Amino acid sequence: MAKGKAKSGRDGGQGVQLELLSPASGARATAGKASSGKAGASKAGASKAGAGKAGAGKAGAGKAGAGKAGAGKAGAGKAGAGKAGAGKTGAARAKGGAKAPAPRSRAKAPPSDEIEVAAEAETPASEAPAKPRRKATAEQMAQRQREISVSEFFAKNRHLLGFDSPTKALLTTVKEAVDNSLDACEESGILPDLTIEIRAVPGASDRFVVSVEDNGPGIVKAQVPKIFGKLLYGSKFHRLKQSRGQQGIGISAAAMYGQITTGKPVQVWTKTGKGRPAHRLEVQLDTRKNVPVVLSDTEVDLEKDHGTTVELELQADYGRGQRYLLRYVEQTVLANPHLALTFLRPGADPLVFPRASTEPPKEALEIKPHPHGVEVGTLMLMATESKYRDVRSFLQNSFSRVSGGVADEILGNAGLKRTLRTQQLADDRELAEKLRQGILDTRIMAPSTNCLSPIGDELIRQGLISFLSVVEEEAEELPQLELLEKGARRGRKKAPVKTSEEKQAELEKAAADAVPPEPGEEIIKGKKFFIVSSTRPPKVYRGNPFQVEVGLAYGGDWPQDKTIELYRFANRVPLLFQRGACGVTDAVMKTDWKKYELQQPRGALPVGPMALLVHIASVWVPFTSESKEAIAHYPELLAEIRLALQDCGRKLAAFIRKRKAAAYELKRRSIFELYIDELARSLHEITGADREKVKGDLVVLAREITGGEETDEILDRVASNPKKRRPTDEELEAEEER
Ligand SMILES: Nc1ncnc2c1ncn2[C@@H]1O[C@H](COP(=O)(O)OP(=O)(O)OP(=O)(O)O)[C@@H](O)[C@H]1O
Repeated sequence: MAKGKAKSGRDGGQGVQLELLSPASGARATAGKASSGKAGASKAGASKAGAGKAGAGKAGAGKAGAGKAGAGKAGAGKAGAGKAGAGKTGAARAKGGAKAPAPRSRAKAPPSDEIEVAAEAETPASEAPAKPRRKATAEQMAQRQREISVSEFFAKNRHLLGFDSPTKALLTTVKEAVDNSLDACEESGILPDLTIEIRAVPGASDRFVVSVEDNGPGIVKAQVPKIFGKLLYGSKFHRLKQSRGQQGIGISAAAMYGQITTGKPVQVWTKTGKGRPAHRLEVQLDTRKNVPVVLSDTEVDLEKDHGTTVELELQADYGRGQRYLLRYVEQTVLANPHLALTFLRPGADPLVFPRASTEPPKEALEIKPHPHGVEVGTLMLMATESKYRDVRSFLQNSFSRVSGGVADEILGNAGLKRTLRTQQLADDRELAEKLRQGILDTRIMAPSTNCLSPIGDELIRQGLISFLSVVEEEAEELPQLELLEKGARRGRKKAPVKTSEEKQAELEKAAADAVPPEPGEEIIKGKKFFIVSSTRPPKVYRGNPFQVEVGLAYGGDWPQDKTIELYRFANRVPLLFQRGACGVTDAVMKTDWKKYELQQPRGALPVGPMALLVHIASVWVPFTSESKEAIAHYPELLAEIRLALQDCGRKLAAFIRKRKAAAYELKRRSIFELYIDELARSLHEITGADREKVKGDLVVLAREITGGEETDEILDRVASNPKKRRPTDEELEAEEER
């Protein structure tokens, strides 16, 4: 869709943008003003310029006015030569502290954020303060108190939304747009066909254009400005249904980040059906008010019947961010086998992931809240908003799994009358408390699970196989995507000194490699992986249904001494950051993997050649922050994850033990066989017994005491698979000595 689109009006957008920037970005805007000469004019002028910039930080503003060293930094850094005068003056004042105007004289100036900071700057360090400093009065403070718009807040706290570095910003932007496209396609029953494109901006190494094109239902034109130019606006927040997005802040936050860092508006192409007009809009966000501003709206020709393309320019670090992007793309494909994806990257061949399954995911339906999850305040609010006059009908119609009989039981357990009015409940906290207790004392069926769409055992297995194929193809080491762990990873590359346990493990692997695949094993790119998965029945936390799935791949050529790879997913979205803060990681660490034949340092992830996939599907995933990178430590969730892990762990342990036992018996028989000739000869010499008979008897004995038929079976399979021959004794010995 992006092809052949008209691209105009960018300059206009930039002009308007300077007016629209939030205080945080105001630094850039006012810096421009300051360099046009305002700042150098006078102290007041300098202060003003500083204050204008200050949205980014009170300190920056105050310091600029007070002339502390920091002011020079803030002012000169942003404003350039024009501002240097102001900075210098300030600096001179700061040095000659005693000569500086007294705080009182400054107090005559209109109240500003500078009062406290200025007083501090002007008290010479050598003098003990004579009197307590003058503090701001309630009235002065009142003048400064004002509403903060949600966009102002998030412009300053962009890290809360996943925009804390240019590397992460790139990934977050792609992720938000892709999540939306997948959600929209799923909701309208379309098999998604997506193109992600990252383009370098000529002449600016730190700027990139991100474009995500989908074949979804499109967006009604009137909705485009609010979706892309207003934070906290969306279709998913108020409903209970599994979806990737849930907060209504993702794509508008990405657009805001792009606007703040480049001054460019987000561009959206959209078409809602065959024969309908397509539109291209340029949208900006007025961060002071959290309202959208449409810069242009043009009707355009689009070949396809329906879909949306979102394109925005942002400050980003593609060099560092590309491997995260790659990992995100691979894992998204893993968790969404119904997705066809093309990834166009700067300076590299396009990556094309065809659809692995034409089966769309099971449709997740919207449900009502479950009574067991409702809290008193919410109960009262729901009662206030209810159109049902009596509490019995209110319960039946506002909650899931409440029949007439269950409603009666709840009221009975609460000691309330069947005729109780909903309005009474809304007004009386005590009644609400009683009702809530009645709810908790009543056994109510678990919520319906048709609001969930798990990946499913078979698709997890399929997904892991195709994912491992991609991973095995990559020559590079597979790093766990955690920025903070970079150092640790580098360390891992150093040649480790092998312990005797590791040597034993290698020996077992060598023996096991000689054997054709066991049930549950898959050969991927010539390497054997044991793959197993487990799906837990749906459960509920705070009234929200959720379901946990775990998939595990063990083996291959992965090192024995490396921490396992942990892949976390929430509603089919890979979580790439904040692994340490995530409840999933905690659950994995608190599982006793030693029971399942893996090594595990105390309080850490297990060690071994294993990749672990944990997926949580829920109508409301409890993320630790708006950036949706880590899952909160809800005990119900953690318990379910552990149960799924234990289930997979048991299957893994059975596999490893069987493999170990077979390897051990093979080795024993081989050693025994090595001495049979010698033994038969000696026995013949000592007792005169027939040498060949003794040899035959010893072979039978060796067979009996080394696993009998089971070991024979393995040997037979080896014989029928000449490529995978059993290691010779010499090889085993040599291996052991190594
Ligand atoms: N490509 C798209 N096709 C159709 N609708 C879309 C598309 N992108 C966004 N939307 C609509 O815009 C809304 C806002 O999207 P946004 O990413 O801001 O929030 P969200 O997906 O609801 O939640 P979150 O903040 O958790 O990502 C969505 O709820 C959806 O209704």
